Amino acid sequence: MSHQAYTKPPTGIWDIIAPVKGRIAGAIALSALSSIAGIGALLAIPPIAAALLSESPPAQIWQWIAIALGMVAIAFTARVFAFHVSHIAAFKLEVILRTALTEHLAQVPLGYIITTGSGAIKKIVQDDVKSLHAFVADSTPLFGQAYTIPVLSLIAMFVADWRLGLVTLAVLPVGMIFIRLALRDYAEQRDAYDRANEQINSVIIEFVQGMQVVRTFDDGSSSFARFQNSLDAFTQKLREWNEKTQTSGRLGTLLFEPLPTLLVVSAVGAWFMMQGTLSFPRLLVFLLLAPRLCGAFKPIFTLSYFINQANAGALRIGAVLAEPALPQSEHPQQPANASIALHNVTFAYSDERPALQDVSLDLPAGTVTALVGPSGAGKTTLARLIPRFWDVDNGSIEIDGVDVRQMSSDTLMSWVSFVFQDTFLLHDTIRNNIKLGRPNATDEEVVAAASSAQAHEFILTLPNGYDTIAGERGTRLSGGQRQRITIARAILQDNPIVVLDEATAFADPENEALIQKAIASLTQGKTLIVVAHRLATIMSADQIAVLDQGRLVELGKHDELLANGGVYARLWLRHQQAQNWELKVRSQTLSVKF
Ligand SMILES: Nc1ncnc2c1ncn2[C@@H]1O[C@H](COP(=O)(O)OP(=O)(O)OP(=O)(O)O)[C@@H](O)[C@H]1O
Repeated sequence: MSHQAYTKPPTGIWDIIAPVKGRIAGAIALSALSSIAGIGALLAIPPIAAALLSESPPAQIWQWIAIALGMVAIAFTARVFAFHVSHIAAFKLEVILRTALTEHLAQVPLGYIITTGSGAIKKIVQDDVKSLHAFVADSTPLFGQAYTIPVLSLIAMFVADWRLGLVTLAVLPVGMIFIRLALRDYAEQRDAYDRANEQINSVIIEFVQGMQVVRTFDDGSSSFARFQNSLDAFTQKLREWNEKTQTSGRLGTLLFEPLPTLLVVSAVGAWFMMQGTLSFPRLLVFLLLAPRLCGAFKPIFTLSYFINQANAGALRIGAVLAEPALPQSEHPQQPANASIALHNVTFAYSDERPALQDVSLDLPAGTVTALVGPSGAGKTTLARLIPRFWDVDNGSIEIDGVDVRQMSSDTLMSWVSFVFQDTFLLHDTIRNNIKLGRPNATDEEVVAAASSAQAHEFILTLPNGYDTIAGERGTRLSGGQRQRITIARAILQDNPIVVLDEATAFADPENEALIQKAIASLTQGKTLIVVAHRLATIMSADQIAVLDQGRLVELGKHDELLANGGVYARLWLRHQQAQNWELKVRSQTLSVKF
């Protein structure tokens, strides 16, 4: 937790809005004042009516009219200010939350961001913050009126005529009972509804994402049927819930409409008047206040909905802020050369089996080390531990004898570049995306880096060249093009160590050749550690580290390892069979074509 707005991670909605609680209290107070003045204005009407009905209206009538008008003005002004203050509080909170989140996300291990997923994080930073903004801006003033109006109205009614007060009060519990009935096992029903909803969402995502694969096997009808089934289940759940609650729910809400209360109050009030025990101005108090009283209960129900929604967002934001930051050294050190050493490195993602176990490996400066091994062996994990995506659980990783944990983040980032398969481009110009590697680079340097990365030519064909916004409609870049831009970024960075995750699949051989060329210029003279999938990289590597189930099982050059006849030799054989198979398929495709 870094941001001073919170001394500890917030654990719910009231915690999270604490930095703006003064303003929120102000908005609630202003809204309560507005409600009080509104009721005051209504209470000035019966004496005015009484004066008008009398034979000779007294001069005081003007006083009452002035009081009513004054109250209306106060009510209106206070209400406008209440929302003004709550909107300012909402904007302040939004800034505080976004700053706290981005500052904190810059300090948590990069691995946390990868594991959580940038989509989920974006949803928290954008949507959850927005829902809290909406809650503070639009809902907090309602608290002021939700409690003031019912209490004041009932007091005024009981003062005017306690019998009619009791009658009015009697209508409300009946409404409450119906609403309670409607909301019985609400939590359970809501859970079932949410589950059905989630099921639909995941099926839709699967349906859309898997479309390409699914359509290869059928026309999409079987996966559409899965979507249809989830939709049916969802509709069924909704129908059941609705049937169970609709009668009592409707009766309940009806009783909170002004009309039923007004009807009861008018009937009983008229009877009291005929008996001579109630005056018309006093009845008027009821006729004016009853609709306000009923209307005031509605926000209480909607407020609980908004609170639940905002609370869910607040919990997610709190969870991000509670994620421990990557520890920083108090006395950061600088390495002098780009040699890397792993000493007995053990690392586990969770309490399960470690992804890496007791791995020791030396990577002399300026050499190429290829990481190979079966799927899940720990290659990517090892590559990501060097730029500190996570910290090792045991052992250490050193650059020129300096533990990476003893280097400042800036120093580490100026020593290690990484190019991974899931390339990331900002919603910004291509130029700025490349410049991310070195923000003060000149345009010539950007072009030179793009040229070495084999990206210059295709960038010039884009609508605005280097000023084209990446990812904008009409400028969709292919996977290979995106990767070449991230390679240009790394070339510009010109760091002595490059960690590279080779792409497993290329869309076309031309792209593959270009990317290989780009990588060759990036890695020249550097210490390169590469999660290798290509024959060329593996064969020419200075050393090949073979991982299996998180352990380093073999280490050596290509020929030595082949001669050993171990894991590497088996992998190599399978690799070659796959290559031959690929060649066969390609030539068959060709023969079909011709
Ligand atoms: N973010 C993560 N959270 C939890 N477990 C993970 C995570 N990433 C990888 N793992 C697990 O750690 C182990 C090693 O995975 P890793 O991705 O390093 O293997 P790999 O050799 O690179 O595999 P591949 O060649 O398939 O990419 C696997 O058991 C994997 O399931």
